[in-house]
Amino acid sequence: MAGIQARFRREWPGFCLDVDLGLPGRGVTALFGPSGSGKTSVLRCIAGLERAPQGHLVVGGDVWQDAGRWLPAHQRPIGYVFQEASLFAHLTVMGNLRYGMKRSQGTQHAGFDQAVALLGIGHLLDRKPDTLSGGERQRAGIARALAVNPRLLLMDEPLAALDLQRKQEILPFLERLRDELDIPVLYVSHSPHEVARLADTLVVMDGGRVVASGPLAQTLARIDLPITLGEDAGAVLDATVGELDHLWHLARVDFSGGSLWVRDQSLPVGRRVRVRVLARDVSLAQEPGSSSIQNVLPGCVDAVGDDQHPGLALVRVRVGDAMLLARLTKRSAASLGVAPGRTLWVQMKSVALME
Ligand SMILES: Nc1ncnc2c1ncn2[C@@H]1O[C@H](COP(=O)(O)OP(=O)(O)OP(=O)(O)O)[C@@H](O)[C@H]1O
Repeated sequence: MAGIQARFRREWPGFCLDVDLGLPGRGVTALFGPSGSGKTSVLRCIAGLERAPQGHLVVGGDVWQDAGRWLPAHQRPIGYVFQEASLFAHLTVMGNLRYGMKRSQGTQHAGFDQAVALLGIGHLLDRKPDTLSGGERQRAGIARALAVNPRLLLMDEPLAALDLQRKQEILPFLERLRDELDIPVLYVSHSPHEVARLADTLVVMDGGRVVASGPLAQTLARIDLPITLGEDAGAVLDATVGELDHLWHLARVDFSGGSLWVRDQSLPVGRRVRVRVLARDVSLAQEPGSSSIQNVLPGCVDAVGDDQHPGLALVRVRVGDAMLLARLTKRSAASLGVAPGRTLWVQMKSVALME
């Protein structure tokens, strides 16, 4: 499907939303940024719940808004998922899904079946919402949004109301949506972990504007952003499970820059995974050394930037085709001669497998 072109400018007292986005037609695009940066407002403009004068919105080649056209919200083929599923209490899960489908006046059996399968709720269809856990309710809510066969799925912090365990339960279902749906998903989140795990594309917002936008790994590796991710700054690598060490409960994952050992999570050899390496867990050295750190790879400094504290630097290092970030004190950066082009050893104290 062709992508999304969205241009909106809308002023409220004390706040101006001014965005111009070109987004892919598939996969998860995360809208990330501090509270009040305008993420929900972008979703509302796309849904037609907010009207930005002179806005422009094209989804999959169809014009939903421009100078001469305004498609009302109820005619936009979207699914919208909020923090709380807000299912009708008097209807079963099946009844809730059918209600949404009736309202969209279509014959979408394929949408219904796919939604039920993707969210794994076949066994819950006869249950009433008050008999479901928070995570099951949210899965039913997402299935209801998908059952109408939308062209676009909007999700506004869908995990924010769930506790950590429920979040962990539901994340694999969201990964399935990302990998199997043919429509784009716009996903608002405050959580760097969720973004790193789920997103293909990242849009960073601040003060009503887009400050960065692009493929996830590339955008996370930017060191020039006015708002950095602070303690959560780090890189994401695409890798494949290459070997399991049953004795030590470790798994070797391979990426373009080499191999890393991570805690085994019972994933089979050959499985594609994402690996997250936080900048605070990466250090640089002239020699590979003899420390307890197992993951040490040669890299080449690509760029050096300021971090949030004047004593700290954020260093981007190329390892194979991948970019890693390292947080160092400026003093140690100076003593190592850290500068673009310098080759050094990249030591990773902790590496997290995200699937
Ligand atoms: N209808 C409205 N009337 C007045 N101000 C509004 C309206 N809608 C949005 N705003 C303003 O837009 C700003 C951005 O709000 P928005 O909900 O889009 O931010 P957000 O990034 O989604 O925040 P959060 O992460 O806290 O949900 C708010 O601070 C608010 O002042």
